[in-house]
Amino acid sequence: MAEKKINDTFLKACRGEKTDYVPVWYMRQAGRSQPEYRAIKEKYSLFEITHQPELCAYVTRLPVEQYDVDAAILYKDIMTPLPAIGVNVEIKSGIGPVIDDPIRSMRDIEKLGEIDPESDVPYVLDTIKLLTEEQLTVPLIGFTGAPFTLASYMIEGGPSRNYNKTKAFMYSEPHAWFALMDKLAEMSITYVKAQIRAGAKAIQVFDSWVGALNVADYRTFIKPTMERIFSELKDENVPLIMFGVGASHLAKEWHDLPLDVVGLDWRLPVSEARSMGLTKTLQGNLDPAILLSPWEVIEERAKAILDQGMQQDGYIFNLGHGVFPQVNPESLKKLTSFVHDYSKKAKVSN
Ligand SMILES: Cc1c2[nH]c(c1CCC(=O)O)Cc1[nH]c(c(CCC(=O)O)c1C)Cc1[nH]c(c(CCC(=O)O)c1C)Cc1[nH]c(c(C)c1CCC(=O)O)C2
Repeated sequence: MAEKKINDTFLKACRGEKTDYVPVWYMRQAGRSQPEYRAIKEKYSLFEITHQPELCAYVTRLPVEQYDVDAAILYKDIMTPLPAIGVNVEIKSGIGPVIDDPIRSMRDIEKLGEIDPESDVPYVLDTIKLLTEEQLTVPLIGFTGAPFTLASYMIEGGPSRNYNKTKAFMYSEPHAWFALMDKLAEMSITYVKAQIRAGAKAIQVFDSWVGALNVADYRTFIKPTMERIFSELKDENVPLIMFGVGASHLAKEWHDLPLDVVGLDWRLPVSEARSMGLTKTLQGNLDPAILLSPWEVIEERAKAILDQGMQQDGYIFNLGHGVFPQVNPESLKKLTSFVHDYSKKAKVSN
């Protein structure tokens, strides 16, 4: 089926091209802050929603229709592909992803299999097709968790504060660590390529927790794997976005990788990232907590970020991390419209 014509402002900004206004989307825009979604969630779990393409496409589309954002992000979790390689993950309410038989040794890593997206996660691909062939008028962002962040759940057995077990494994069994990084890189590459074949127009790699490592360890234990992932995905010709939390010290490392967009959390101002020599497209970075403030505060902070971001082409407005469940959807709607209007006026007067 012929694809619908889409608004490509977001894709242009990813590629560093001139745009009429600053494009915007929000991490975790689809889901918990939306009343329509919460009503669905009373009946179905994350797992059940993602297994029903019509329903999953509806949840993915909701924020696009309600907030007028410039990109959609597929509703699913970074854990979604893991059962395909033999990881028994359960999303526990109020806790997050939990794995009962965590990775302890090389033997556990050798047991991990490979993903065949067409047979293991057909529902993800069907949802992407439905959205991109029939429904969306903006690009769909596909995504994967990065090896460190996925490994942290697989080794800790669940969410962690300090990643002690993960680090202990990495430092004491480097051979096994790299074998695990390779398996997860392989999985991510195959999974992302299938998402692109199905219609995803950009890819975000979430290395949410890698900021727990220092720069030297990132270079030794993580960067070679990330080089491989981005190099292999580069040929797919869709923009590649990197994101992590508390990782300002790694922003330059990410910028070295063959990717298009560096995502910033709220700790590193956009102007400072530019002064550090980050010339690629930047995405971010309103502190998601600001969204719980009165509109005047939100507007003032958004304006300050836009003034920095608009200093050059290649800027995408976003939050510094995901939308909190308590956020009023009205604030997101107003914010989108503010980002669009303010940047349109500024671009015209330039
Ligand atoms: C920490 C956690 C994870 N997974 C989960 C948690 C528990 C806490 C939480 O609800 O936030 C469980 C989870 N993840 C998701 C749900 C569905 C309900 C909901 O929307 O909150 C649930 C229950 C959607 C999701 N989970 C994710 C997305 C996609 C990203 C996006 O929409 O921007 C969605 C819809 C991605 C995800 N998922 C996870 C990480 C580290 C990331 C990367 C982004 C980040 O750093 O927050 C692991």
